[in-house]
Amino acid sequence: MSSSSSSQGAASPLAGKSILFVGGGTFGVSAAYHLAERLGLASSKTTITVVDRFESPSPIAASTDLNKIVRSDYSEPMYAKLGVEAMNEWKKDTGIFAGMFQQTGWFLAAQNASIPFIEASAANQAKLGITGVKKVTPAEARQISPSFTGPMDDWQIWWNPWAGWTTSGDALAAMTTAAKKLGVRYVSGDDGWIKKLLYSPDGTCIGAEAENGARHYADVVVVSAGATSARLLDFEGQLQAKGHVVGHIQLTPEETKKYADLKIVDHFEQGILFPPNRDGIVKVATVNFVTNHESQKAPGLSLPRFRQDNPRDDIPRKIEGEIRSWLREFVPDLADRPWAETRICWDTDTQDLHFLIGKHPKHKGLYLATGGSAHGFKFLPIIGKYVADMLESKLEPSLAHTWAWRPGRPRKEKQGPDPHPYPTRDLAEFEDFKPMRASKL
Ligand SMILES: Cc1cc2nc3c(=O)[nH]c(=O)nc-3n(C[C@H](O)[C@H](O)[C@H](O)COP(=O)(O)OP(=O)(O)OC[C@H]3O[C@@H](n4cnc5c(N)ncnc54)[C@H](O)[C@@H]3O)c2cc1C
Repeated sequence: MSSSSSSQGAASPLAGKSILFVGGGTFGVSAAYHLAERLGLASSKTTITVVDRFESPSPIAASTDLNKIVRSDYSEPMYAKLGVEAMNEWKKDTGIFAGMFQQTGWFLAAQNASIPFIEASAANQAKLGITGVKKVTPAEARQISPSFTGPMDDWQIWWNPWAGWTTSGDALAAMTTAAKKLGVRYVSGDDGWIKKLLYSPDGTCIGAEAENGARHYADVVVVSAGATSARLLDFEGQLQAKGHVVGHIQLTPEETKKYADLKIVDHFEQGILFPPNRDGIVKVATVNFVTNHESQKAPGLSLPRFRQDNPRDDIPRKIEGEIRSWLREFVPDLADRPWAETRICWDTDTQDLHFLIGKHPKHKGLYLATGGSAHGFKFLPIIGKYVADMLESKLEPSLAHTWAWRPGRPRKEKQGPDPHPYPTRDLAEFEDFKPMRASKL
């Protein structure tokens, strides 16, 4: 697996074209940056514009967060290899992401259905020559992270010292700044908040129109609007927005020192916990995702529901209770702490959890770079090279096939087990998530 990184200049089929990314999250910004670097905008007379509802890092982006896990543990060799490629970028001492990666190591845990995914992932790490990944008992986990004082009954635990986390919102903003320096235009606010794509009478996509009527015409239009992508285009059931309930706990300076030994804990059936960041904030998220079908845009379609549009929204108390009861299993002293902030963070899943990076089968000029499927962020430094390859029609055939437009293609046996096998619940089940309690935006 490889991407082309050489500068194509005038040789590229994109030379002299106008390229528009609708959405400046992981996929849009990474692609804009790598394309600009590859083509050399001034010399190739190419223009690249990113339009986004918000300035980067957008508060509605899945990418915008305190932190995200960066790892290469995957049951599928393809993502494991891409994970290694991305980690090599995150770990560099110089460049856009210097200093953002914290190699704390992470615990992978499960009690039931996710164990096969973790076992297959650990086996792939060994094949890639990554050493130190091992299964540990709760007592051994406590030696690595003495802050674990809960029982962790029935937990099956693996330890990977190679993985870590990165300051994801900062990283997205830094890559956006780097893209702008290469000549990429970034349009945000009302002019960048896209309500529809524009087509010529023959069905060719020719641009996008903002909520305020501003029009952005382009030869190449890439939908990279994350969870919102399916508002702009009929994806024929390929994308479903899924919400991850997130809470932040603010520690005191003394507690920050006390919990400094915490590692990332990713319990594939319950939740994720991050060590305190430099401001003493511990992030916790559930992995039992929610959907939002109430939009009725299309039967069965889940679209995101952002607090920016529904300022009184809260998080469902039932899910909050589940998070707290999970914390009680390993860090009980944190289980009843008030939230400093809460959020439902929206990403969009494909059925097979592969990304959707390809051209639209019917509309000429229209391309897709979306479908992060709850694991896209770690690839921020590199995924744009693959999007650029796709746009230049030179993406490696196996990747092109895997990431292509593919309505109805389910997750296949050979992909290995689903990391998060439990069914989603719809927000409509949780009457109490609106109106809001006193949680900060
Ligand atoms: C809580 C949570 C935790 C996660 N943890 C991890 C992790 O630890 N590791 C990992 O690798 N991945 C993780 N992911 C997944 C990862 O964040 C996503 O897969 C990835 O960021 C998706 O990138 P994107 O570019 O598709 O979407 P986004 O990052 O959501 O970006 C979409 C962009 O489109 C813009 N936009 C939306 N609508 C419009 C519109 N109408 N007009 C203009 N602009 C618009 C938004 O403002 C935003 O900037 C997590 C996701 C969530 C929600």
